[in-house]
Amino acid sequence: MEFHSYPDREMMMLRLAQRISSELGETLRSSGRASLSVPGGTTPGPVFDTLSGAELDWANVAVMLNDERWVSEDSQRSNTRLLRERLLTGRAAAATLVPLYADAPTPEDAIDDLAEGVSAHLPISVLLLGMGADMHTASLFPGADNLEQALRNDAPPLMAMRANAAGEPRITLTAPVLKSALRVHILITGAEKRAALEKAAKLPPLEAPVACILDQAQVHWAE
Ligand SMILES: O=C(O)[C@H](O)[C@@H](O)[C@H](O)[C@H](O)COP(=O)(O)O
Repeated sequence: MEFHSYPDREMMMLRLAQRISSELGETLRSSGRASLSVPGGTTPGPVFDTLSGAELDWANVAVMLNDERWVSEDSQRSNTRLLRERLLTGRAAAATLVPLYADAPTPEDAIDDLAEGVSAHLPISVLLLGMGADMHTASLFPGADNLEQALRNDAPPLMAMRANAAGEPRITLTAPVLKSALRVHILITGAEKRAALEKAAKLPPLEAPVACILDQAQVHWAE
C-alpha cells in the first residue's frame, strides 16, 4: 500500500480528481475505452465535482458505482442519485452509466441483468474506493451475510449483501472484481478512518474487508 497524506481535504480532492482524469486519459489513448468505478457515501462529492469537468473522451468511459443501497433514485440514500448529480454532469454527462440498481423489490430480483452489464466493462481501469470506520469497503461489511463468498476468488462480479451496519439491503462489486482493477485508489478522511486503515492492514479480510485490496492500493488521506 502507498499512503499519500495531504495538507487539507480540498487539495486532496483536487489532486485525486486530476490523477483519476490522467489515468482515464492514458487508458483511453491506449485502448479507446475505459471504465471507472466510484464509491457513494458522503466523502467523494468534491472529487466528482472536479472530475466531471475533465477534458476526456467521456463518450467512451463507462462509470459504475462500487456498491448501491437498494433504494430508488428519489431517495437521498441513493448512490446513483449522487452520481447523476455530481459526476455525470458537465463534460462527464457523455459517459455511460452502468447501473447497479433496478426497480425491483430485492437485489436478487435484478442481480443477473445488472451483473451482465458490469461484466461487459471489466477489468475496471480506475477504481476509487471509500472506507467506513468499521473497515468496510464497497458493501463488503464485516459480519455481512454474504461476505465470505464475496471474498472468494471465484465469486460472481456482483453480490447482494445484508449487514446490520448497512441499513437497507445492498448490492456490491465483489473482491475479485476489485482486485482485477488496473489502478486502485482509496479515499479517506479524518483520524478515525486513518486508525481503522492501519488496523485493517494487520487483519484478515473477513474481519477487515478493505484488507483484501490494500496491497495494491494507493491510499489518499487528509485530516
Ligand atoms: O454506499 C456506500 O456507503 C459506499 O459506497 C461505501 O462503501 C462508502 O464508501 C463508505 O461507507 C464510506 O462512506 P462515507 O464516505 O460516507 O464515510
